[in-house]
Amino acid sequence: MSLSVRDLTVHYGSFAAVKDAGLDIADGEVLALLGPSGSGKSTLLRAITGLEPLTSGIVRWDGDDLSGVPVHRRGFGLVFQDGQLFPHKDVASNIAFGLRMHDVPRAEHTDRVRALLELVGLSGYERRRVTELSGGQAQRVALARALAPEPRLLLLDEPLSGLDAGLREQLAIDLAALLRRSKITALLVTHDQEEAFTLADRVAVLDDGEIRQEGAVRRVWRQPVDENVARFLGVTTFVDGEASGGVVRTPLGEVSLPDVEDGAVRLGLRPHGLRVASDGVEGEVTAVVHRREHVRLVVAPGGDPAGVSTVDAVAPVTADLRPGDTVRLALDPDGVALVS
Ligand SMILES: Nc1ncnc2c1ncn2[C@@H]1O[C@H](COP(=O)(O)OP(=O)(O)OP(=O)(O)O)[C@@H](O)[C@H]1O
Repeated sequence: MSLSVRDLTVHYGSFAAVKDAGLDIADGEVLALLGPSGSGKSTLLRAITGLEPLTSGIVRWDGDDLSGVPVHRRGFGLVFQDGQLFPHKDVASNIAFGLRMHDVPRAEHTDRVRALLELVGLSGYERRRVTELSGGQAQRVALARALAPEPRLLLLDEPLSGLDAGLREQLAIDLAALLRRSKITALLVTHDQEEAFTLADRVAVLDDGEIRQEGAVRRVWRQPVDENVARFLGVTTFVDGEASGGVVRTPLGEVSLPDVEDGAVRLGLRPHGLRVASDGVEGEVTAVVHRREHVRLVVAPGGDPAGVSTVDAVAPVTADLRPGDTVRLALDPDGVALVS
């Protein structure tokens, strides 16, 4: 039970929106397609579903070529950003639509709808009109409808992006638990790294129609293949260093990275890769922004040690810092990536 995509190219006129994409999704695995707006994520997902004609390439399920198989015969479940529920039907009828489309006997509908509503955390909502649901509830119903016929692959295109930030974070956690619990194979499109990392086992990073990197979430996060991927994954400062015995020495201080090989390395620092500390490189605070979990700083290190005039850093929310203050910064391995 696996999806395999090879050399997939999609043109809109003469413009190539997806170029030679290849990916595999194994049984029970969740893969996220991650990339900036316009990078080709939705086009690739739509091409896999059969909604977008391929210019070239092949999509296979369990080795079978799907090119002659229409969308509704592929056994895939789809969830889009705005759910696309039927506004004149209640919750149960929306979910049962998925069952009717796949010839599930009517006598089984009530029990299946009840079980699906329980799965998405909406027990008892059968008779609720969909126009009376919150955005998060509507997306849960859309998910239940897509899951109703037990699809062999679930495809989710920015399923949470219409929701406000707090709800989105919670729903991402719930959805991750649901996908794991039901062991469903899924492909998720998102431009949000946190969402991708919460939900997926593996990620494929797209840029300009090409898959730049593909791999386990942790590996892609810790070892982006190049500076563009690193920047997209939140790296704001690059610094060269020398590794020896699992410790990397850089002009911005040293950091312990146990699996790094000895020799020259290039590090990518996310803002929390540099923290205000009692010891470390000295610099002057030039900007302060309060965030929920920390204070984000821009700091001008004295003497331009890394060949950069300013670096991003973080301080605890309790820190009372202002532009003009002097701070010391230490490297934190949690915010450090190894750029190949
Ligand atoms: N129907 C279409 N006709 C022509 N060009 C299109 C069409 N659909 C998408 N494109 C173009 O193809 C490129 C990829 O679009 P796509 O929607 O796949 O990107 P995306 O990564 O999903 O973006 P977003 O995150 O903004 O949804 C973009 O440059 C877009 O303008």
